[in-house]
Amino acid sequence: MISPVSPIPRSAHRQRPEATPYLDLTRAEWSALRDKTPLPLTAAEVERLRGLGDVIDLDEVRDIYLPLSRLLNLYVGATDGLRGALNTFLGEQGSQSGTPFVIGVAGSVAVGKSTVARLLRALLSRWPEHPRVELVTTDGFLLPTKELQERGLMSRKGFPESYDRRALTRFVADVKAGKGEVSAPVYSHLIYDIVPGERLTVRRPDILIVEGLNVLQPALPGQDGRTRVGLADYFDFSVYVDARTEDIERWYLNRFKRLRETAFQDPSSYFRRYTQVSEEESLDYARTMWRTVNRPNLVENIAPTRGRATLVLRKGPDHKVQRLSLRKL
Ligand SMILES: Nc1ncnc2c1ncn2[C@@H]1O[C@H](COP(=O)(O)OP(=O)(O)O)[C@@H](O)[C@H]1O
Ligand SMILES: CC(C)(COP(=O)(O)O)[C@@H](O)C(=O)NCCC(=O)O
Repeated sequence: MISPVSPIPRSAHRQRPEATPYLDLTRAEWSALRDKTPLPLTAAEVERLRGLGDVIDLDEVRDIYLPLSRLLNLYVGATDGLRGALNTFLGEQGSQSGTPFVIGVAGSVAVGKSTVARLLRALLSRWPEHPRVELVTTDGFLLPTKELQERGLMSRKGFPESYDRRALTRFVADVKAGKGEVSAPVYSHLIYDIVPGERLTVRRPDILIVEGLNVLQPALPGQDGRTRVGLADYFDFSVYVDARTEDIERWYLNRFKRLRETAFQDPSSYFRRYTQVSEEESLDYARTMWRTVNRPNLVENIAPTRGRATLVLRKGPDHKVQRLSLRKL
């Protein structure tokens, strides 16, 4: 006998959680997905990849970054399969070979994006299917200081308008199109400017990692009002490195303190003046930079792009990843 279907009470409809394209995982649930992926790095290698102030050890690599390396290896294989299907369909006409897999790494200033990007580069290059992994940071596409000054953008450094976004998108489009050699300008934290005449050349990698504050920004509309193809449209996978704003501020200030004792001591450092004043005075400057530049940029421009990432890594106050959200739909 078929039992009568009891209607769902109206209140239950209201309580149903909002549909989300993400699967939320705890650290333990995620780390169990590593399967048999071997750990290819030594503690010394991890130490070399670690950014100033970042806390990362072999446990973190094993629990967080090995499962990610395994997932990305599966994605690269599946994307190659899709490319094969497209080439079969297109035949001679438009088939494309040597298309690299492109990964975007986004997040605030001082959240530790560069450590994540360097670790991914090291781990992904150990897979025999894709040994050639290149890493490009978007700071190379910041407008040179002279131009930022002319446009009144010196206090907007890191905001979307402080970059040559067309050149950045063109760079990634060219690498993705399989061009033999594509080059990018190079930024130096030491001189706080683009290095005149220096270029970083990328030669047909298997994987390209693009790391920067604004990599998930949507494209600007063209002059005719039509949407252009944006940088993120070239990504096959993207990671957003997330943490509480208060924790990131603390990491930023601690890093500034440590840079004051190290990199800023260099006579050619743009920040050398902060070694000549008291620590408290120099920290006042760093606090102002955080409050007037980096925090507003995080709140207005960077954090709103989190929902476009394929994977969100949520760090705790100690830099260790506590929770992850993976796009499943
Ligand atoms: N003023 C500076 N002088 C030297 N190195 C710096 C300076 N500011 C940032 N860095 C280094 O540049 C890298 C990128 O920093 P940032 O853009 O804040 O991204 P993240 O901390 O997310 O990696 C980090 O490795 C950081 O230690
Ligand atoms: C160079 C940066 C804009 C980050 O560049 P990215 O590679 O993320 O595009 C940033 O690290 C920076 O220097 N911001 C300016 C404000 C400050 O000095 O803290």
